[in-house]
Amino acid sequence: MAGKAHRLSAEERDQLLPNLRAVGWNEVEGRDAIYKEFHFKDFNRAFGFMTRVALQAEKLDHHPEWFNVYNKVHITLSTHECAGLSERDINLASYIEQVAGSLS
Ligand SMILES: C[C@H](O)[C@H](O)[C@H]1CNC2=NC(N)=NC(=O)C2=N1
Repeated sequence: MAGKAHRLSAEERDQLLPNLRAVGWNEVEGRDAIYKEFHFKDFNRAFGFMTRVALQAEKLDHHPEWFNVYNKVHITLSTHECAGLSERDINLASYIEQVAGSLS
């Protein structure tokens, strides 16, 4: 990915986070990251969702931390390179929302 990631400033957060909060992403306590839990009808849908996100993550060279049990997928997004939230997390979260929306 081009350029070095920078941690979002307070102004950038005010501008970028409300849309994600509105669809269920929350800031993680004690860590500069965002988190959301997704529930699908069954494992097939959950894993299909993960597969699509994984392909995009690889393309973007930006990867989620996630946990899956059956139909649940819990996702944490943060940028290791800058040890906090960057625009890369916002972009990946937006893509994740698109995929989840198309599967529900
Ligand atoms: C070497 C490689 O580009 C880096 O390790 C990438 C891979 N995926 C990544 N994913 C996330 N979430 N943060 C990163 O800083 C990151 N860096």
